Amino acid sequence: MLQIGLTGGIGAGKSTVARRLAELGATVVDSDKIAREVVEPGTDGLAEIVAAFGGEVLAEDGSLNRPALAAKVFGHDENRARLNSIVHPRVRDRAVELTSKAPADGIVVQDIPLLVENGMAPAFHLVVVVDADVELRVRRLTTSRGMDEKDVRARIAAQASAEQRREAADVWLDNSGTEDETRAAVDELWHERLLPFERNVREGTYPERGGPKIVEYDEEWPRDARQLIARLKLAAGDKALRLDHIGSTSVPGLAAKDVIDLQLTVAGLDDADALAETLGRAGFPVLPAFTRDTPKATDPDPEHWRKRTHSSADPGRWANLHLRAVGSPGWRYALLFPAWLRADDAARADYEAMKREMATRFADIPSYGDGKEPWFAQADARAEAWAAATGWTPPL
Ligand SMILES: CC(C)(COP(=O)(O)OP(=O)(O)OC[C@H]1O[C@@H](n2cnc3c(N)ncnc32)[C@H](O)[C@@H]1O)[C@@H](O)C(=O)NCCC(=O)NCCS
Ligand SMILES: Nc1ncnc2c1ncn2[C@@H]1O[C@H](COP(=O)(O)OP(=O)(O)OP(=O)(O)O)[C@@H](O)[C@H]1O
Repeated sequence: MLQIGLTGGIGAGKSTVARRLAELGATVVDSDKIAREVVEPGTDGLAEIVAAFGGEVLAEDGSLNRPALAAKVFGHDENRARLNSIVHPRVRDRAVELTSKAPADGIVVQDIPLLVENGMAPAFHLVVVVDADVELRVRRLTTSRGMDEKDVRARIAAQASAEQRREAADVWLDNSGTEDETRAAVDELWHERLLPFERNVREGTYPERGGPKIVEYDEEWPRDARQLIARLKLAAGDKALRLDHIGSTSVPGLAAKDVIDLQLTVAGLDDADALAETLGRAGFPVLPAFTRDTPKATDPDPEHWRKRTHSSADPGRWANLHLRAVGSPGWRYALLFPAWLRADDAARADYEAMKREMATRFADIPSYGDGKEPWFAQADARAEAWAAATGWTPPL
């Protein structure tokens, strides 16, 4: 089952996107709808709200007077926090219940207005943010939905900023154009990314990656890495001693293959094996072919260079995950090498030139990797010399 989090500010177009995803076959779990159900007349949710805010938040028929409560909570942080603490746990419980009923090969889309505000992004395989400019949203809500402008702006002020949502977004859907344009973007997302992602997670497979292609350094790589690290930390729990962004994309300014490499530090490879299935379910199936790093002269025993490798099932974001035992030579080198490249401009330029050359010479990734080995043989000594001169030691 693939779990998608869908969010966006009020009026951004979440419902429009969710409706299309439902038409395409997703199971949509709507938090706004659940938030209404858990405060219906007769519920303990409504009783708690009345205990907290008084009988004036009830309508004559005993149901919740929503505008009256809205007037108390938007623009009043303490009241809103109190209301949230009553409603949100109930919404979460019910969402878990509904999600568990979805088919094993299903794609569940949880439409959660406050996903970013509540720090829920790491719980999903993918977070989709729908966005439109604030003024456009105000215009849409006051015209087509007849909302009061002050109410709309008070709600926007109570929600995350576009920057905060960007930090959590794997997919950014701009809904400032027509609804047809947004629907077309959703259709493409569904067919090109969500369907194959779900199938890969279920079958333990990963997408076709193509050959080695070097691209310019991308300022968004660190954020992509942060998102994946947060997700994997949540999935791996205590067995993950640490998670680091490693490899070329962790070196600012360095051109690289568009791959986020991550290292998950475990106490020993038994822990790595115990995590294999969990990581697969979280979107990183195991890659059985790559179980060892190439030993280096400093420690030629191949047994010391064992690792486990996983790769992302998401066709939209190539990422590899290396599980290595804390203190092992491969673990240390994976942290040392990018640290050295970050610190040494000449080494970075040298490495980049060599990579570009190998990428033109070799059409497949394994040959490209082998082609880089001779360069590494001389680079190891330089990296070690740098470590000795600067007193670098691996973190932990
Ligand atoms: C205050 C209430 C009664 C107002 O009801 P009303 O019918 O006017 O709004 P509705 O619930 O349909 O929400 C519309 C939109 O308002 C925004 N909004 C609602 N609650 C909140 C909140 N606590 N903080 C920030 N924005 C909110 C969201 O963008 C939401 O999509 C209601 O919003 C509520 O109970 N809110 C608390 C629960 C909540 O956080 N719901 C949203 C996600 S679960
Ligand atoms: N691309 C668009 N062009 C014009 N109007 C749009 C577009 N997308 C959405 N709308 C309209 O804007 C309003 C808000 O859209 P929608 O209900 O999808 O937003 P939402 O993010 O679900 O809002 P809420 O946070 O209140 O749940 C609706 O009246 C919708 O019909």
